[in-house]
Amino acid sequence: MSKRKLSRQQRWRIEKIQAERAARAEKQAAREAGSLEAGEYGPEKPGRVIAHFGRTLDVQAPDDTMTHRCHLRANLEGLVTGDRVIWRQAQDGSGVVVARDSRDNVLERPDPRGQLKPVAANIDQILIVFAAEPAPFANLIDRYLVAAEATGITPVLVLNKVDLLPEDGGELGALLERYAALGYAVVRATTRTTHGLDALHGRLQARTSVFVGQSGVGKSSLIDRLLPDEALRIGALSEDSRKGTHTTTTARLYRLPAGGELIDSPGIREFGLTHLDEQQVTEGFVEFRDVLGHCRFRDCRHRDEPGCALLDAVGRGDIAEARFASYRRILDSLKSS
Ligand SMILES: Nc1nc2c(ncn2[C@@H]2O[C@H](COP(=O)(O)OP(=O)(O)OP(=O)(O)O)[C@@H](O)[C@H]2O)c(=O)[nH]1
Ligand SMILES: [Zn+2]
Repeated sequence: MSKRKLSRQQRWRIEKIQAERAARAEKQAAREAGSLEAGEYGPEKPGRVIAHFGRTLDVQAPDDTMTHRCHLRANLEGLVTGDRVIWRQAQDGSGVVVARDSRDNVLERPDPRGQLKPVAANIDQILIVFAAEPAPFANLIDRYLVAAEATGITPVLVLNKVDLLPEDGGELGALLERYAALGYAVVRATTRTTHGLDALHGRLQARTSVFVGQSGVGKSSLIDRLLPDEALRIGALSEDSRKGTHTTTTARLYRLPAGGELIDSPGIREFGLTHLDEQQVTEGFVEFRDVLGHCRFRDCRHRDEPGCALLDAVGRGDIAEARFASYRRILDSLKSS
């Protein structure tokens, strides 16, 4: 048997297999279209993905607290918690998602192989939680802010455990004021008093938020207080996520009884600064923005170049030395990672 003939035969087999596959996919799409046409599904309506598990999703309609387990139409991929979708409800309460609306933004995290994967979408604000105990290391807050700025989602600084601070707010209170002066929204909170979360409730209203921050700053405690009835479900979710590596980023959307929405997952809580480039870091310092572009050299690296507008602004005191030092530290850490 000649080589040529053999390869022709192989080609024929491959084509046959592919044709069979295409036919199967077509059949499934036809079945689905058939049941959509047969009226087994209700009319198209808007919904929000509140959790996802591979090719099944939990969807809620905007005016309804019922959760509908939905599957995806064959051509839809990569939906995440927070996505706005068009779906159709079946008689048994389940449904099919037929389309995804455009996203305002998406939060991404590197997977174990270092590839960026979307985790959640349509978030209004990233609440960066810090506290006196454990104290934030030198430029931790700047790192979080830069990472948040790179997503295009508004960061909010939440100083938790204010019960541990001296009357005048101490060092961390002063730090918070400096960030407020840069234009950042800031909130003080404590889970230890009855009215300790009033300001936070206000900030969460009518928005979709995520909490991030170092271990031990009180994220779980805050969420338990904000979602008293759902505390058990949070526990159940994290138990599930311990079982397999793929589910650790499974995010869930909660409607807060006092108003607003919260998207939470262990993966989101660990959101950090793993995948930024130099330009993103530079642009992540909001007070640099007016100054950037005024350096004498177009390719200025803002190290020791003459006519560097950024260094001049630091010299004049328009940009805080601590923030500039923090900027340099973050750039250095990108190179070594
Ligand atoms: N004094 C004080 N302690 C608090 C407050 N909020 C939380 N804590 C305590 O701080 C510790 C850590 O709280 P967690 O809620 O587990 O912190 P976390 O950020 O969820 O930590 P991870 O789950 O490791 O990410 C617990 O012992 C809480 O009781 C607060 O407002 N004041
Ligand atoms: Zn410069």
